Amino acid sequence: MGSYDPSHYHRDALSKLSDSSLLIGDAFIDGVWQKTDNTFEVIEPSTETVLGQVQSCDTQHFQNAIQSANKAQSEYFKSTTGHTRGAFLKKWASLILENKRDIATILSLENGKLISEAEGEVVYATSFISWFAEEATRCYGVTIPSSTPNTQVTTVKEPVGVCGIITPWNFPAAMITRKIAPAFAAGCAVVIKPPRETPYTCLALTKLAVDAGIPPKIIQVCPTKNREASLELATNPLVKKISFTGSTGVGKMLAKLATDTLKRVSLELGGNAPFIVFEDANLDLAVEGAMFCKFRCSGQTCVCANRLYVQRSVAEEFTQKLVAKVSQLKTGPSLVSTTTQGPLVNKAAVNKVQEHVDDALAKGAKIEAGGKPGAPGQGYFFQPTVLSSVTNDMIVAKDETFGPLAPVFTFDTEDEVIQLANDTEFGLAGYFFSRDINRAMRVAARLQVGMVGVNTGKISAAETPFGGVKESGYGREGSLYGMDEYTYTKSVTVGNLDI
Ligand SMILES: NC(=O)c1ccc[n+]([C@@H]2O[C@H](COP(=O)([O-])OP(=O)(O)OC[C@H]3O[C@@H](n4cnc5c(N)ncnc54)[C@H](O)[C@@H]3O)[C@@H](O)[C@H]2O)c1
Ligand SMILES: O=CCCC(=O)O
Repeated sequence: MGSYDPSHYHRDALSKLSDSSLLIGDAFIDGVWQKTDNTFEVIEPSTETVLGQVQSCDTQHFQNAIQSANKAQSEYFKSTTGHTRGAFLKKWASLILENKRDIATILSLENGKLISEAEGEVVYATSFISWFAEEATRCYGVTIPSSTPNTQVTTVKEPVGVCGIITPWNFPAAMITRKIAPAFAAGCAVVIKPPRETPYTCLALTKLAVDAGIPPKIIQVCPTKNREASLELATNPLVKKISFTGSTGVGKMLAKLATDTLKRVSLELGGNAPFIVFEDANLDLAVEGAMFCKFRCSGQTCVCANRLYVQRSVAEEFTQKLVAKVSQLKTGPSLVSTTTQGPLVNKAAVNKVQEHVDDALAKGAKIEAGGKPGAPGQGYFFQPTVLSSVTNDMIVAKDETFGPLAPVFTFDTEDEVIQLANDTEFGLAGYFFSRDINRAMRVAARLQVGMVGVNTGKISAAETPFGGVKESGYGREGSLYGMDEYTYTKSVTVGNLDI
């Protein structure tokens, strides 16, 4: 893990950008790239070295951005049609794809995900823009048969207004486009607080949005190291909606703050996904699913399998097959083409995996693969790890690890595993593998989650509603429902029509 000179590595990577103007560290407020009085460092997880300095906004910057967005929003909605807004989005999508390699390089450097995965994320992020470009033209109202004679009732969808957007570092592009594409399509303006760890991707996407013709004051970006300042998005009365993706604790805090001005709120929060392998499953398919949904982004996705439950009769065979695949993963810097598992985002993330492994070992678990962090100072690495003999008293049964740790639990009956799977305050995603159609329908119905994967670990797509139940939040992103989060329905009753 990590035998390279970080300064060369950065220089080489950044010199490979075809368009270096995409690497921007300024705030974007009132249609202007701006310096502030403060900066913060962005650290590259593969090397633990400073990638660059980004401007840090204070409360006044957030207020300026919100006021500017508020002034621009109603004009934007009045002067454009759904078709025009869709055309802006299509142009933006095509510019992002033209610059795919550059955006992916920036994303990979600041987040640590493999360059191949980063390219995949850029395509995934763009799919939301293309999807909502089409949805912009189909933001239908309805006609309602009235109970009063000579009366017509219709509905129209109107934009909610200025939206505050706060997103996490694990998908620096897709978590932002999944929110702002439907907002733009609906006719809203946005003020974005990008993640402190990965602001560069958001700033590059913003430049391309403006290049695509999206009115500059409709997108405002306030990077910051000052969390207090970003809370302006949850309290300022001009902000009508807050959309947050991140941890459950921060989501609850934002929802409480937003209550005072009765903002609309969408929350995409933490997960603790069960991944169940029944004895009638195709085990190779199950291993493939586990590899994808456990080790993608080094285990740092909200829909990652967190607890692997395998029926006792196939547990040993499944574990051996999984270990064989995990042992082939090659940990290393994210831009090196032979790497198949990148670093975690920071030291705290490595420590959390270590804590979960230590706790499990102390309570009787066995290491089947990995189990160790990388050398200090040489990148935030942790070996992809498989644990067996895992039991419910261990931290891994309750907490989201958010790292490359696959704990294998065993179970005997369907009822038992459903009870275990649902025994968590979270309810984002759940997966299971079985060849029995009756079981598939039954288990999908009984899992208390917002998204179910049956015989697949891949459940995310622009057309599929994304969101959780229980303390994983509320609201749905992507799909035919995604624009509902950024519109309200106005009814228009026309009476005394004399028809
Ligand atoms: N459900 C989903 O769609 C989804 C997607 C990605 C990540 N997540 C969840 O996000 C978590 C990991 O991301 P994270 O560590 O970036 O989460 P986080 O909650 O720490 O941070 C998310 C965002 O909130 C900001 N933030 C953090 N603390 C804040 C505070 N006190 N005041 C104001 N802003 C604050 C961060 O800077 C970041 O922009 C995991 O729990 C993961 O499951 C959920
Ligand atoms: O981390 C959460 C989002 C990942 C996804 O959209 O699949």
